[in-house]
Amino acid sequence: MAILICGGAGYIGSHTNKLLADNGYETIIFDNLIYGHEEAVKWGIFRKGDLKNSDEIEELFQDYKIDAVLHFAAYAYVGESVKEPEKYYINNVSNTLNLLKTMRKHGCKKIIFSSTCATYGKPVNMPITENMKQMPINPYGTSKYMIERILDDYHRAYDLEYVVLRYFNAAGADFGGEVGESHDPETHVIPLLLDAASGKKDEFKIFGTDYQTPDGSCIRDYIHVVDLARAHLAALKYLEQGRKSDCFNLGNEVGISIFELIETTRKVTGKNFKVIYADKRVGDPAVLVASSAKAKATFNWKPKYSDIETIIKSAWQWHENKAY
Ligand SMILES: NC(=O)c1ccc[n+]([C@@H]2O[C@H](COP(=O)([O-])OP(=O)(O)OC[C@H]3O[C@@H](n4cnc5c(N)ncnc54)[C@H](O)[C@@H]3O)[C@@H](O)[C@H]2O)c1
Ligand SMILES: O=c1ccn([C@@H]2O[C@H](COP(=O)(O)OP(=O)(O)O[C@H]3O[C@H](CO)[C@@H](O)[C@H](O)[C@H]3O)[C@@H](O)[C@H]2O)c(=O)[nH]1
Repeated sequence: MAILICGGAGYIGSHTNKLLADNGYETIIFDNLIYGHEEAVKWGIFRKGDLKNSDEIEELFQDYKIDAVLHFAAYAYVGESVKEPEKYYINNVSNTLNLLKTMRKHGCKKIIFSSTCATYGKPVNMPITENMKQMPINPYGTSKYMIERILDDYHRAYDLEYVVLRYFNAAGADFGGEVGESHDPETHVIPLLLDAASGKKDEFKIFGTDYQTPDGSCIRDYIHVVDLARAHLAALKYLEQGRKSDCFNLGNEVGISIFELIETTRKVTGKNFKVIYADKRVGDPAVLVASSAKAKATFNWKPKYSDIETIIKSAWQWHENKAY
């Protein structure tokens, strides 16, 4: 029995692949490498392919007995999704349907889906709990919300069992330095801060300094990628035990502002760098902080690497020695 990891050559998928392999799972990584890296597939079997091609998914299910699917493959740039919604609905929704259709055909009934706090939109109350209304404010968030709905319909009609994991901001890197974050283009705040600290970039731009927050910058909940991987392992065991299909937030339950990130980055790296006050980025809510109480109670999981200094330190180690 094997676990299929769609998008397993990407950032969060590669860390999860490592943990699953360490725990004795046979993994098959399916990725078109549009944003992933073949060098990141250090465990399991790699099959290059695209979810847009149903025949490639079909071959995969014919070649291997797949017990469960971890589905990370998607486009995930919020700003781009506003400009090119079609691209997002095709890849994130339509191509996911190709996967679900083939799973159904082959009787594969377990899936863990990478969703996001972006499905909540701009919630008024913090921390965000799973029962709050989901009102995404950009096509990326909507595409993920649509798959959440589709999974629930498949569950009711076809007995598909799912765990939806709504991540907050993934950050950090493998402590062994084997995998890490490497996106092109890079839009995520911590790698961009590290680019400024290392001199790869001349400056770091803060998107918005007049938010309704104590220091005026955006507040986010940064969760270590290894803690996300640990939650996937727990969710897989949960599905293997035949437990109820459900949705879970994954965050640290702590809000960190951009100014706090800048200060911690300077401390961890020992480097000073230029900071520019730039305009707000369209579609950025002021504050997003998780309640992960449900995941903690259900999975017997809690973040191990919650300290922001530890998170940035691991990202910095990767940044300075990265292999891809
Ligand atoms: N990074 C975050 O902070 C964050 C937060 C919330 C949710 N998510 C979600 O988690 C998932 C993983 O995020 P990530 O940061 O690791 O992204 P990533 O881009 O590093 O990984 C996604 C992988 O999917 C692959 N892929 C995309 N479309 C594909 C297709 N049609 N066929 C085959 N492979 C395809 C890419 O090549 C890439 O390797 C995404 O679904 C994202 O929406 C990420
Ligand atoms: O150069 C930069 C880049 C970002 N930010 C700010 O940093 C915060 C985090 O931004 P970023 O790292 O781009 O993450 P998000 O836009 O929050 O998106 C990530 O986190 C979401 C969950 O919050 C996921 O859904 C997305 O897939 C993932 O890319 C935001 O307030 C940005 O305004 C800056 O100030 N300057």
